[in-house]
Amino acid sequence: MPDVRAAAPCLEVHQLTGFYNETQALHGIDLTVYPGEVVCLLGRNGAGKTTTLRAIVGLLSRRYGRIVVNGRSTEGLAPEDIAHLGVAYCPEERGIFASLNVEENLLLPPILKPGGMTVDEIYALFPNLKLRRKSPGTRLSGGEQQMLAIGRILRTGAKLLLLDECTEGLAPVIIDKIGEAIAALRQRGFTILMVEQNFRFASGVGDRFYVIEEGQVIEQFNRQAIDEDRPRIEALLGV
Ligand SMILES: Nc1ncnc2c1ncn2[C@@H]1O[C@H](COP(=O)(O)OP(=O)(O)OP(=O)(O)O)[C@@H](O)[C@H]1O
Repeated sequence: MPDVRAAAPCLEVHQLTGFYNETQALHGIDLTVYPGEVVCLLGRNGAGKTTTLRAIVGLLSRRYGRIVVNGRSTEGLAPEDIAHLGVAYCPEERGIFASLNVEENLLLPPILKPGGMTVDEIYALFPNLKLRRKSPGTRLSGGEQQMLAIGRILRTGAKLLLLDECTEGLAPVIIDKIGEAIAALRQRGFTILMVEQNFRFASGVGDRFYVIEEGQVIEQFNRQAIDEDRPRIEALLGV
């Protein structure tokens, strides 16, 4: 594996705190992501993983601390301005428009930077989507919806992808396909920061891992550590 850390980070998060009204959900998150990595946020329900992704893309209005995307601070920026820095978010709820077909959903997000994938390249990555390209969003299986939700952000030109629980509720055979797509995207030079509850899946696709608990990073390790220390890590995650 090339030493990705020789490059400048594409995402730096320093002492990120975040609130929903008066409730504090994030208590000082620190993390760094380098170009070309797949980094996973692990941790129990309610730990603050989704909130961290939402803060990075500007969807959490009460956020404090420092977030730097591709060398630019996101302080005070609106979500659309942060998107222009080259980051895209695929939410857990997927957000597929039921009244639009697959191709219309794919074409919906605006192209924000050059270098995004073409629709044909997205179909090559997810052949199921090509077969279903005229099907309305309502007719898609959960797996097809997830592929569409990921495929849709690949056109935008963003190279840093934030994926939230992209295997949730999917059959093992579909999870394998998502894993293959993530490996292919990494190969193409995308960087991925993903929230994942399925540790078995995460440990197969991730390069580095952060464990979040009560809005803080309590542990970080790389894939090699999983091979060497799996019992301790599984105990830590309660899996
Ligand atoms: N819209 C909201 N309003 C108020 N509190 C929220 C909201 N969304 C999340 N929270 C709270 O913020 C904390 C962090 O939630 P978050 O969704 O980030 O956790 P998570 O680690 O992603 O867990 P999960 O896997 O359950 O999504 C939790 O205590 C949660 O109850």
